[in-house]
Amino acid sequence: MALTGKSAVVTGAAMGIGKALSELLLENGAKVALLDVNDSAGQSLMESLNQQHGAGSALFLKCDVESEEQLKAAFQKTVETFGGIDILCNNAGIMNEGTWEKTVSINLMGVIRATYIALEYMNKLNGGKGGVIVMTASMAGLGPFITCPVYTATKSGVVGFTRAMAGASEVSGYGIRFNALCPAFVQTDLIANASANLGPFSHLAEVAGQIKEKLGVISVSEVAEGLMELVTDETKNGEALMILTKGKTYMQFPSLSK
Ligand SMILES: NC(=O)C1=CN([C@@H]2O[C@H](COP(=O)(O)OP(=O)(O)OC[C@H]3O[C@@H](n4cnc5c(N)ncnc54)[C@H](O)[C@@H]3O)[C@@H](O)[C@H]2O)C=CC1
Ligand SMILES: CCCCCC(=O)/C=C/C=C\C/C=C\C/C=C\CCCC(=O)O
Repeated sequence: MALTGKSAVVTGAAMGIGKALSELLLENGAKVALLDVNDSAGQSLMESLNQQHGAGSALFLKCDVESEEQLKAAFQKTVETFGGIDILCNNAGIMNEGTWEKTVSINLMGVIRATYIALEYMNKLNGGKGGVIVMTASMAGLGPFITCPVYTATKSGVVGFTRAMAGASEVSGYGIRFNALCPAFVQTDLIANASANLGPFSHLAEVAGQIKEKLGVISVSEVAEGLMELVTDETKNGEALMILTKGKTYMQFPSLSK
């Protein structure tokens, strides 16, 4: 899929990985709706991206992925502004084992919520043009990250949802591919603030630090390169792309159908 003239929605776009995904989509010619709860960071990112890529190429919309109403309004505004949606990046996420219900609500329910709303516009069976939906999952979703059990559960759920939706889409003819990015540790605020957010597992902060030390930390731009691969390579559907300091690899899963 070539990105020139395509329209993308990125959740959690104001900072960290979402910001890097948005920047690379714009550099490759897409228009991007930046959805985030952080009004000031979102507004200033939109201004700087519009200066770099041309007025009207980025649109900031204040939107909490916990709110069905805000998501519906943001998708509607994106379609009115850009004429449709070709790409959705379900990226917004938190790690907080203390407020675990919120972690589930944002990381897993927020992904399902945004995906179902996007389908109303993207699904070829509803008159949409099809496209691609990419989730920012995590390596935690592929193996247990023992210091963050609820975070692990949400990311495992995201990987399962992605793969099942990929199959459902293929069999039903939605014309939409579904893939997941599974990075290990990435240099963002989420990691910088993590030790204070371990809740009942705060006694395992040192263990988390050791795992981080062993795996190393990658940059947001390495994750964005992974997104480009999953978006532009039309053979990729139902994939979980692991992104580690040693490089990128596709996860091999057992097949239920063969
Ligand atoms: N940083 C890391 O090591 C890794 C992060 N991830 C995942 O990457 C995604 C992005 O994380 P980071 O960039 O690291 O975090 P970050 O904390 O740097 O940025 C997250 C962005 O999401 C926004 N956000 C938070 N809650 C939101 C909500 N309810 N609705 C809309 N926007 C919301 C924040 O305002 C912020 O702009 C998350 O899903 C995270 O789980 C995955 C693997 C590794
Ligand atoms: C192996 C799974 C990698 C998962 C990365 C991810 O998706 C999110 C991680 C979230 C939090 C990390 C938890 C603790 C932070 C690490 C270290 C804290 C200790 C202090 C330090 O050494 O920096």
